[in-house]
Amino acid sequence: MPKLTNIGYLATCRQEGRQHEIHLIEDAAIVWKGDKIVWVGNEVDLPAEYEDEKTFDAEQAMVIPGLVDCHTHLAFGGWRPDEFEMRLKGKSYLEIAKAGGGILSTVRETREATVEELYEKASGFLSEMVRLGVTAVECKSGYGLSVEEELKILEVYRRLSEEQPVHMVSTFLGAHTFPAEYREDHTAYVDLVINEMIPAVAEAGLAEFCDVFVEDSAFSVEDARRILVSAQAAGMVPKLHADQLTSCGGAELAAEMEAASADHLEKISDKGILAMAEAGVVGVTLPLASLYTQETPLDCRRLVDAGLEVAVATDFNPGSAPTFDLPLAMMLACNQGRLTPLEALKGATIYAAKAIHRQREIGSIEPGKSADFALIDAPDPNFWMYHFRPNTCREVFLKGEKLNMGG
Ligand SMILES: N=CN[C@@H](CCC(=O)O)C(=O)O
Ligand SMILES: [Zn+2]
Repeated sequence: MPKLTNIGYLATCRQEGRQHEIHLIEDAAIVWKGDKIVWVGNEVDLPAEYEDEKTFDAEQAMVIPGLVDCHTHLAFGGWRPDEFEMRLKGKSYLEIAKAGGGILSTVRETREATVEELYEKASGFLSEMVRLGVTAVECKSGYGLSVEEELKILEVYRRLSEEQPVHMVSTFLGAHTFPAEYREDHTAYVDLVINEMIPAVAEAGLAEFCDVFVEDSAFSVEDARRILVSAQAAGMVPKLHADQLTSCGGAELAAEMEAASADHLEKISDKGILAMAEAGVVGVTLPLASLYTQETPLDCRRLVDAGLEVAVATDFNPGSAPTFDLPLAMMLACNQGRLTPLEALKGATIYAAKAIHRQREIGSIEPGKSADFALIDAPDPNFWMYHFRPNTCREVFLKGEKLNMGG
């Protein structure tokens, strides 16, 4: 049974309490067996039975649970650096999308990519994410927008989850936008999602969640309700991209559908906040997306003060958030979203795990959980976020194995 000792600051991030309560243990040790944690506490209390076991020395590092990125669009063809420059010159995200760019441009390149190409590219991202301390990733489809192409992306995720160590959760996002071939007939596309895509995804067991982009320029609340009701009937759990560009009832729908999470929320109304708080829906903030689209960031304080659990994620995608740096998203959630560093940490661990229904397995350091932790070169979360550096992660343990961080 290996153990990690000489931990200066251990943020266990257990679920209990409010967002800032990370359940700190100083001078701590962790013991695990196989891939599961068996003991956590003050090193002075370490039971004698564990004393002679193999020891890893944390050298006084801060230890946190492996970070959970609960919102990414991990597999895609191409990139869109031209749009980045266009936005900086004054074109909006929506104007670019209306002119055939945006999501549809990535759909064209993703359709052209082979499964092998998508697999290699996404696998490369995962290896780099792990080096930042990320040990679990949610991955959405949504750049295929036909039965065959959506299945292709979800198959890539299935292979990745079988062949590499990061915990992965897949989400079907066929309702990301309307593909060019259905530009004139949106109802027919919604019917295709309901009658063909959802049954095919469910039958192949390729996704646990179903997400819809609810927006004036994408799917209406009525479309989203129809899609999510049939996804639920097929065994998938609802999620939503909600209130990103306009306040259009997405948060209220998330509450009505008892979604696992509603994500973005930059334009959420007070009514939406109340509804989500009452229904216990996790709010996911995606500060990299508002940064890269030059939109006003979500004021997370409004949500936390109303009693919502706020998770922090990257939204990694080639358009609105072309970086997978979760600690950077956490720092922005502090500086722009007004979370404190302790709140951002709970948001990127146990609350993020809850947003993907994995709070029983990952997201905190306690007995029974997966032995996933990151050693951070900072004395505490506040200093980590304050003196922000490109990568402060010294070591990562994933499913009990120490990862090779070299190269
Ligand atoms: N808002 C919709 N979907 C993505 C953007 C995807 C893209 O631009 O390719 C998001 O979450 O930001
Ligand atoms: Zn997204």
